[in-house]
Amino acid sequence: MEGVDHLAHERNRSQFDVNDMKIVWAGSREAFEVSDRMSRLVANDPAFRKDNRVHLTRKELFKNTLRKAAYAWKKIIELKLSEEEAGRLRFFVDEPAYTDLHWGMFVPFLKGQGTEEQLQKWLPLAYKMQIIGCYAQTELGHGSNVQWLETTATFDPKTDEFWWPGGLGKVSTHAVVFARLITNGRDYGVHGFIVQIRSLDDHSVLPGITIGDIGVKFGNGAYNTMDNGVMHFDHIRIPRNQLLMRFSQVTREGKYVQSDVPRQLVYGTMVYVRKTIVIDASNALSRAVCIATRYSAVRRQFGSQDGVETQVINYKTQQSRLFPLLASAYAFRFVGEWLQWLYTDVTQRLAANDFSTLPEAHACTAGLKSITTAATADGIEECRKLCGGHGYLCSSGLPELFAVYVPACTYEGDNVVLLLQVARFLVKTVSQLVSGKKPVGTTAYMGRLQHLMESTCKVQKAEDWLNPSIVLEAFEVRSARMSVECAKRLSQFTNQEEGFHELSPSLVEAAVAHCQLIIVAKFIEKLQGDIPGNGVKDQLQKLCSIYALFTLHKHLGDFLSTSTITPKQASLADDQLRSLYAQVRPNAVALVDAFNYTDHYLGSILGRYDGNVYPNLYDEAWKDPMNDTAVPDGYHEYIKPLLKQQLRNSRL
Ligand SMILES: CCCCC/C=C/C(=O)SCCNC(=O)CCNC(=O)[C@H](O)C(C)(C)COP(=O)(O)OP(=O)(O)OC[C@H]1O[C@@H](n2cnc3c(N)ncnc32)[C@H](O)[C@@H]1OP(=O)(O)O
Ligand SMILES: Cc1cc2nc3c(=O)[nH]c(=O)nc-3n(C[C@H](O)[C@H](O)[C@H](O)COP(=O)(O)OP(=O)(O)OC[C@H]3O[C@@H](n4cnc5c(N)ncnc54)[C@H](O)[C@@H]3O)c2cc1C
Repeated sequence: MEGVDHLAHERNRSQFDVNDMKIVWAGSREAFEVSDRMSRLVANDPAFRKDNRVHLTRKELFKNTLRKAAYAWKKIIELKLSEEEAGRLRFFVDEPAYTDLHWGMFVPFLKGQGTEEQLQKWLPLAYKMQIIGCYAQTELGHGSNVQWLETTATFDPKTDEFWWPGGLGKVSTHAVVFARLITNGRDYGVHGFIVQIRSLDDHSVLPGITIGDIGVKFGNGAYNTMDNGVMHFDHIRIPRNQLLMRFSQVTREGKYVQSDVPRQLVYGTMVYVRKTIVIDASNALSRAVCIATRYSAVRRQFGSQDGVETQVINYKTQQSRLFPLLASAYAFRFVGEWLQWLYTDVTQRLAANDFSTLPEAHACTAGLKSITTAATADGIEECRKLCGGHGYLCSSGLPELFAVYVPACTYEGDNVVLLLQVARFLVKTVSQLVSGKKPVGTTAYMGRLQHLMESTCKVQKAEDWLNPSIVLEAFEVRSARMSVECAKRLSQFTNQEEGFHELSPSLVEAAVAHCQLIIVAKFIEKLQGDIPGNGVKDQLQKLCSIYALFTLHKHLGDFLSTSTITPKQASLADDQLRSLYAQVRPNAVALVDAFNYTDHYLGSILGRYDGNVYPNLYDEAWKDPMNDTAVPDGYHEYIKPLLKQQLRNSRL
């Protein structure tokens, strides 16, 4: 029945103030207020309708996205929205579009790499969307290996094919282009250039440039709203001052001048985007978990007591699959908040030419991007399975959420390639201990290596696993011992690069262990701070323990093979985990209500706030164009003759 809250009984059971938790999830009361207002603005405007996407052809889909993006821009201007409000509005429109790359990569690259003079020229055009930009780095033959990009930009003292860039295919008028800078016959490696690729008069592609869309991508709707493009340059010419020259210059005479900064600063935008992808992981995972949790509370199957079947959310297997994902969503939220702080700090330091935390920022953004996107992609798929058959319907919102999310494991750096970067960072940290260099930041625990190598886990009863210090030390010991073991095995190779490649699978596992430690540590740190709200901190402590103990359970091989814990202590961790699931159970629906997602944003019949699933599933089915007629197209050509023939055969 419409208007009835079929989940009221669940909401009445919760043991904390959900409105207070909404503030914690949003990060502040102000952030909550902006998000709440923007999500409702989008949800209540039919122009942002998205329930028809799966029925559109690729061209209709793309044009619909252009329409929405233009309408959103008009609303932003009309309502004089702030940068924060505009960002949240675009987030709740929930459609990959060229604007993601314009605002998410093109503008940040200009801001990070341009000189003051270049910013004064290009930023006003970009902010007013008088030009639309994309980020053209990946080529057909090279994406991960940036140093081997083949596009060249040769300085002509007298007077340069890209693949994938989002927004490039049909929309962008300009591109940040990565090319090898060659001047005076010498190759100075990859640099960033701004290149106009289309006319601002009639949008025609400029001479010497070939541009197109790379074709249909994974899944219906999903990322096909985005015009990922292909572009070929054939000896085009751009002015020297379109080399972005904040960190290196080419003089009028063609002389290359590199300021005294690490060459990796040209990768700064990738670090920035990887940081944002971690918060995006918590957004995407929380959305899937919200759908699966509400539906698990609605769905009843087997186990009937006095004629009423059991809610599937009460099955221990359902809880052991769902609640770790709920805990992960919160865990990724808080590590994402910390990563934002780290990024801001490193940016401030760079402004003062302090490059000391650049390696830490690279390792943390690379590693956390890698493990949060992998866990989120797997988690969205698990949420689909948690919803049984109905999870496979597009009206569940889960197939499209999965299809639009999974490329996050690849874009902005393939996850394995990025974990190898973390591994290099860890091996370097361990090797520097010998020379007395004190590890700082997220590797500070390595400074207590002697203790960590000799330490024994203090757990004697299940409740001991609720002690944050015991949990933290277990994760530190596991990570330190895995890194040290890798460093030891590596030292047996005369050729370190060969050893690194040979041992890379184990090095990747050590990198994962280090990054999971960071997530656990930042969740614990969050809870040591002031957490306002009735019952809120208690719930978050439970979720922190669930994240940690589920991660320990999932990587038990590491913890046992490094003798970090004993099998008995592993068994006690499982006992504690089950107890935590039982404690979270009455709060599960309220914990996902705290994400404050509108039904419009969730785009899911199964995840409706009112839990009124079945009537709406049924109604949704009839909306499918397949049901426009009772007799399907093709009956007269292919079914009727078949039936007639069979009938004749049966009378012979
Ligand atoms: C809103 C979301 C939209 C998403 C749309 C998608 C957009 C895209 O996908 S854009 C294209 C993204 N492409 C990538 O992410 C490429 C991934 N590859 C790389 O980042 C690099 O090629 C690399 C890091 C894998 C290797 O870089 P390379 O220059 O070859 O460096 P080395 O491995 O030799 O390391 C040298 C040295 O530099 C340090 N370092 C590497 N990257 C960074 C960085 N970003 N910041 C700071 N430092 C960096 C590295 O740690 C080494 O340090 P030392 O060991 O101390 O020498
Ligand atoms: C949806 C989407 C949007 C994108 N948008 C953009 C964009 O806007 N701009 C842009 O420039 N690019 C964009 N990209 C491209 C993206 O950045 C690259 O695809 C990504 O960086 C991975 O690089 P690759 O494709 O070369 O993968 P590869 O590196 O070729 O990966 C293939 C396999 O090789 C493995 N591998 C590679 N190197 C190593 C190594 N050294 N050791 C061990 N294993 C290795 C990888 O782990 C992977 O399993 C986008 C991609 C997608 C899917």
